[in-house]
Amino acid sequence: MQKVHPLWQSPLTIPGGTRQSPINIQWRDSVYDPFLKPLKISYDPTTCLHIWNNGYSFLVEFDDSTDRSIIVGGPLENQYRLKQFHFHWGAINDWGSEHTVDSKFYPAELHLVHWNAVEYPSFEEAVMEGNGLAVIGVFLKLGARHEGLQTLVDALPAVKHKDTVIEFDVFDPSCLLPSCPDYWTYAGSLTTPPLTESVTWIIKKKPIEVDEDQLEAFRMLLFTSDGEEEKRMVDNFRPLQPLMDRTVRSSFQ
Ligand SMILES: Cc1cc(C)[n+](CCc2c[nH]cn2)c(C)c1
Ligand SMILES: [Zn+2]
Repeated sequence: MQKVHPLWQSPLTIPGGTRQSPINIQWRDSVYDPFLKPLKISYDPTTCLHIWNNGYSFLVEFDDSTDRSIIVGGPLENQYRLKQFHFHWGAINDWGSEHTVDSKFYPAELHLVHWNAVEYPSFEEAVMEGNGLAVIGVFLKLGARHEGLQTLVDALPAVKHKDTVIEFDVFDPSCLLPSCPDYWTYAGSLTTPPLTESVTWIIKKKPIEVDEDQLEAFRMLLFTSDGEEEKRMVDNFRPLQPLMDRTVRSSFQ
């Protein structure tokens, strides 16, 4: 019986990979960089399109045909367009995040995926380039109910099975960001195939709070399609990868 979801059976380390993700962020080893700018985020809620269960997470996808939802500043040379956001989570609250801080796991982690539309003609091409993607990572911790997340949670039963989609036409993902501007940043990769080393990671220092029912709603999703033997969508995070010759910079002292 295949316990591990096929996606994580793929090579957990790619041969020759020198900047793989996720990593453990050792707070005391991160280096304050005074030249890091504040990250500027401007999302247009009407660019939201739909929610899709793609069999490894649920993605909220955006219309990225214009520069209406972008991030700029921080460690980034250009502005990057929002393509989608999704989450990684565990079967129980003791683990679930992809990155760790001082070896601590959070119960879940949000990824907001953006691509460099200034230098590349498409998302698919940006995925293959060293400065092609910028992903904002936000940790989720157990606490108060998150009202902004609830509108998303209410739609999840409609995408219970792999390859189901539901229209979701107004949502402002900036409601999922902590108010604290502090972040870490490092050069890394996608954490699922194609595992390309094309991501500038921007990991927010402060988590957002969600409640148990909201985490349980994530865990009710399925990796499997309708009619297949049900496999709960949980533990969809990649194991930690070696830091190798990288420094994690912080925007704060
Ligand atoms: C072409 C492409 C494929 C995939 C699975 N992803 C998501 C990989 C991922 C999820 N969380 C971190 N990396 C991206 C961003 C691009
Ligand atoms: Zn992710």
